[in-house]
Amino acid sequence: SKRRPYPPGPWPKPLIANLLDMPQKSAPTAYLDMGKKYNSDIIHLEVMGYHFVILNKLEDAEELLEKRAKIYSDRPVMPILKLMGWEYNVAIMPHGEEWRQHRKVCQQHFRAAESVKFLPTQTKKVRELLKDLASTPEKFQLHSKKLSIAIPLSTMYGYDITSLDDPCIAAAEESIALGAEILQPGNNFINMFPIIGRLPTWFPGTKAVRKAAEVKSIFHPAKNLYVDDQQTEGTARPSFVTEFLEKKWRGGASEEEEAIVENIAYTVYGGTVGLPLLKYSQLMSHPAASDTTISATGTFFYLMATNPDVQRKAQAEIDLVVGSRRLPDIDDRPNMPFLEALYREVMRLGPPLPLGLVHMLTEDDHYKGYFLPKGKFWLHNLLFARLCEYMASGSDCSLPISIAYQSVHRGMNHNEEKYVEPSKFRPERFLDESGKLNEDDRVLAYGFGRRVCVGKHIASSTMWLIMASVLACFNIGKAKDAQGKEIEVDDSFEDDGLLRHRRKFQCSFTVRSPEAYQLIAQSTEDIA
Ligand code: HEM
Repeated sequence: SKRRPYPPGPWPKPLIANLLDMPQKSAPTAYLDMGKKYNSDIIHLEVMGYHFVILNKLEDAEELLEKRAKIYSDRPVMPILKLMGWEYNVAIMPHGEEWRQHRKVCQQHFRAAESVKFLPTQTKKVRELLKDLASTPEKFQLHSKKLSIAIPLSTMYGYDITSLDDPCIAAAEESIALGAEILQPGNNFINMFPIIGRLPTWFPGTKAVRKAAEVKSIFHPAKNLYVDDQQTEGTARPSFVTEFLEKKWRGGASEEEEAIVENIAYTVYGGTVGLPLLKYSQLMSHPAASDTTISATGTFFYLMATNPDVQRKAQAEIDLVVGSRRLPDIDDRPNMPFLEALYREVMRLGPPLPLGLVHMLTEDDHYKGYFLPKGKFWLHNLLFARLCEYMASGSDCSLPISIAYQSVHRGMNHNEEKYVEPSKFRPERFLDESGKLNEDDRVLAYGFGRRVCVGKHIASSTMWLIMASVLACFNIGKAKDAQGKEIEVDDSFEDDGLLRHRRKFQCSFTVRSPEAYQLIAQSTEDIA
């Protein structure tokens, strides 16, 4: 009690504390409403000794997650992940030396100046998307999924997929499905009793250990992915892994370095950064790879189909800068302020991870007169597991983690003092009166501080290329039914507590002109 007060929040009930106050769905909005109710931008909830600190305001996230990043950059640890071989994921590594080494290599390759080496591959894959959209426009969601998996596989391993039936995708999906099953609360007790992980696998009660080993064995073939073979045959395309292997053969590299490169490549390909942290049941419905890109592309398509005026304005800018004889490329980006504003607005309205990923505190802290407890995440108690099962029996189960959490979507991106009518889609809010971009250039969807998305430059150029290329070639509109009547676009979201994406919806993609047809047909020829 000496340490209190915690930030305000719902009054804890005996034994279960705030268990029933945890939002079951639309968490970002629910947390913002809680903020209004308790008249505070910082909210605190507690379940069985696990504390949640919700940050609804940018200023607080900047102070805590950035200025005090030294103690706010940890992630929760779950022993089961190690047995499954999922500890490779940079996004869930604890804030320590191992993470630092991985992050350093990520930054060397993914920072703005370096990540340009991936642009030819990104451009080629986006142009393949154009071909797919022209041939089967009604399958636009599948095409977007294929693109979002193809880019990381190609940039990381130099491996090209031709369809979603590719064995690599199947292997990753299988491991995620099996992993998600093990991670369901109640399906393993290793997080509560880590000693189980050390028992022989014939020992009763070690089923999850056996399954975890199965997951691990699926991962490895996928991890080393064809690169060695291709390299030997001299057919490998330039990529993050092949570049490293060449360096290794020329000058040698330590086993640690090799492991780091392997882990990073697989994190990027696995894409679902931090996937096991919050919610497990929905993972099976996601592809293994870049869910974030799939989510952002879905938001973009939806907003274009429902806002034809904005679409025409962006197309007018593209036509003016690029003309009709070539497709846009990344060098056009600085010359298109409206399209840049459109990108910022898409990411503001539809951040794929609206709550970001959890940041854990490594030391107790005080802020604005509140006590913020350091993190612990150890499912050590049977009663707690039962409560999780109880929560899972509803539609949702979020595992309580002692955290500092950011609520990007509602709280920060919908700040009414900063954004007039924040729920409206208005790219112009990022432009000044003369049509130039204003200074509001921070895309909060990429997170905060030391753990900010390390792939944000690649993600940003991929999104820009998708938006510019698709709008250059297609009009996106409402789909029509058999009677020629427009079908309303479903505007609902699926929000699994971690990732937010559009529910399946219908829209039409019509090639804009005969010139556009020709450009699409030739589009991949001029890229190596
Ligand atoms: C639209 C696409 C993307 C979005 C919205 C996104 C968003 C995020 C967010 C919110 C985080 C957590 C930040 C935090 O903890 O504060 C994150 C972490 C991360 N992202 Fe992304 N991401 C995207 C694409 C990518 C891509 C393409 C890559 C790789 C090239 C990537 C690699 C990573 C990694 C490795 C981390 C973990 C960083 C760490 O914990 O140190 N992301 N991302």
